[in-house]
Amino acid sequence: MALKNSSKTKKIGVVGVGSFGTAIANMLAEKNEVVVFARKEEVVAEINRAHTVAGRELKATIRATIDPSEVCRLCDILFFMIPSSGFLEVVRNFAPHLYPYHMIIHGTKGLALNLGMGETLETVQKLKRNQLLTMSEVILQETVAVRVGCLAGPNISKELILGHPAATVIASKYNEVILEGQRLLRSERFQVYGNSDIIGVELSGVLKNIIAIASGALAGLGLGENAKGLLISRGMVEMVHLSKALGGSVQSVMGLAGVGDLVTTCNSVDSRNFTVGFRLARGESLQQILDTMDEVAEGINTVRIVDAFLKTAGIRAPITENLHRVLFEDLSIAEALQFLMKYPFSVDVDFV
Ligand SMILES: NC(=O)C1=CN([C@@H]2O[C@H](COP(=O)(O)OP(=O)(O)OC[C@H]3O[C@@H](n4cnc5c(N)ncnc54)[C@H](OP(=O)(O)O)[C@@H]3O)[C@@H](O)[C@H]2O)C=CC1
Ligand SMILES: O=C(CO)COP(=O)(O)O
Repeated sequence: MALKNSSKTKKIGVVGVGSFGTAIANMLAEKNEVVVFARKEEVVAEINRAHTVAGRELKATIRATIDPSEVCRLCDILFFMIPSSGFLEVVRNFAPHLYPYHMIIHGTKGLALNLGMGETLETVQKLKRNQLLTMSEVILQETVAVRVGCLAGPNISKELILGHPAATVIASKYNEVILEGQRLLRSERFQVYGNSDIIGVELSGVLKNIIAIASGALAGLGLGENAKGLLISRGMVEMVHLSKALGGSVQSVMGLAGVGDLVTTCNSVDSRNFTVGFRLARGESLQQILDTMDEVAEGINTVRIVDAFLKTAGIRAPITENLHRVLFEDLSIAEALQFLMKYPFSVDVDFV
């Protein structure tokens, strides 16, 4: 049944109702009428009938649809909450229905490839900057939307759903996107900061996942808090250099979406990326972990993409490079750790 736009005020669209999409849809629904998009008929039916999705509750006022054109007609502002692996497909499904007046804010902490026909990461092996895309770049490349933003910060879905205090960053080149994001999401429990460096904020959320996998591995080995402090501080330095090489600012990495999310994700057993590292350290193979995880851990694919970028970037990122060898070659975590402990870092902070 088609949804009616009965009120004069437009609804807010949320595209994707996984863990994070559900949490954000519920927060938006505190102050706004919300329509969510899901790709499966049975998920749409469950939301409209029982107000649940995969065991998670959605506010009763939230309506679901499988039709991108309906979402775009009912809503001027869309929140895309889709993992990077499905992002391009979803954006292409929405593209014919989008107009320049639409605002799109995404929450995806992953990267996409921008390769020629028939090329894959395996065939290309080395990536230049223009061969990888942040999600805002995907949106700008594939649609007529102009006012694009991202949402990133320490936002573990489970904690948001419990209503624990938290904050996020909305980043966009357009101040109106930041202001709209703040107006829609800000509450007594949720603070929303603005940042005009959208690439830096996106990259912060993407790159911290690499360090979170490594942090999970340290925890899995039972190596304690000194080692974690070492990893987080060196991880932050690595994030700064990578972000700069990819077009982000140092300031963004120092903020909530960078250091804030880095600390949270490196310490949370509810983080999928942390969990991947933990399980690896406890002896499971990457394949075993992937076969038994039903949610996305973006950091795995990010390590592949960033490692390929490092081959052309002229910078070293030893944590990422060693994690790549652990995940995709046959380096053990103990060997990677030994290598990193001997690595000739000499300057503590070399980017200010
Ligand atoms: N969970 C968290 O705490 C946070 C997550 N993020 C980021 O948000 C993004 C989404 O994460 P999260 O919600 O946790 O992921 P989940 O794995 O929980 O959910 C992903 C959602 O995207 C949908 N989806 C995937 N591919 C497609 C596609 N091709 N077409 C249509 N729908 C698709 C899935 O639908 P279906 O069920 O049909 O497969 C599902 O609803 C990630 O990039 C993550 O890093 C950011 C902050 C916090
Ligand atoms: O980014 C997140 C919290 O800010 C979620 O982390 P995970 O994807 O590792 O669960």
